[in-house]
Amino acid sequence: MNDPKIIIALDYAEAAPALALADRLQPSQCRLKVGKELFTATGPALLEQLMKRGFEIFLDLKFHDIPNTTAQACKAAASLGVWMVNVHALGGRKMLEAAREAVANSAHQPKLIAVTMLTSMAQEDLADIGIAATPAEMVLRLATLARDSGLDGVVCSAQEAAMLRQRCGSEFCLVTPGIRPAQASLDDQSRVMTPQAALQAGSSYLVIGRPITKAADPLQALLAINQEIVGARFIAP
Ligand SMILES: O=c1ccn([C@@H]2O[C@H](COP(=O)(O)O)[C@@H](O)[C@H]2O)c(=O)[nH]1
Repeated sequence: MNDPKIIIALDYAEAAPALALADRLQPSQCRLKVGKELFTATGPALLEQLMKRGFEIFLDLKFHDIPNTTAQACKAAASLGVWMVNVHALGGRKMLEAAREAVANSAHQPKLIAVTMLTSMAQEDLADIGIAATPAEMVLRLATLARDSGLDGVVCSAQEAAMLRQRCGSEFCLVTPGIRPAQASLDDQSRVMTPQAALQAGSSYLVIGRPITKAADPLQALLAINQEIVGARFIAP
């Protein structure tokens, strides 16, 4: 089965532009990510419309709450029929295990992954919140916790992918936002990598938003990135 590597972040304020873009795309070219902005504006109805077009959906709501609340939210998300859902690893072991159990007990079982450290954050942002670890140490600690709690993988930056591929194994799913083609604007991202380098570092899936959605021709931008990554494979360091 075709396993497209790019997940386009549909960060729009309403359904119309998201559906207009989806109508120009094929499910064989990419998966789609619906996050807080679009889901809050449109709700599950939009997910249905995207899935009806054949797309697999990453519902990126990054749940982070007490274990019972997070588990119930994951159960509700799983019932929507999406491909992937996520929580914040900072919620801790009990929360991660509760989320894992909720998804495992659902009729439809999406992949469940945990956000480690947001790709917009750098070393100084950790210092601001009283964390002395480096980004790599922080990400490794949270990814190990997520793996030990039975999750399918993590959200991390591609800069940590090679380390996590070695430490967490070949089956652990590494979903990496902060992807920027060479010369593209970084916007608010800090820990970035190019599409090809990210796959070579061990990323499983590349989350890409503005470099595609804000391009003059989003379809051409997607096709160019898909062309760039043809044949790109993990190269062990
Ligand atoms: O650590 C994270 C977790 C999630 N994201 C999300 O990915 C996209 C990235 O969009 P770009 O426009 O390519 O920057 C966005 O929806 C974020 O919410 C992330 O960037 N980093």
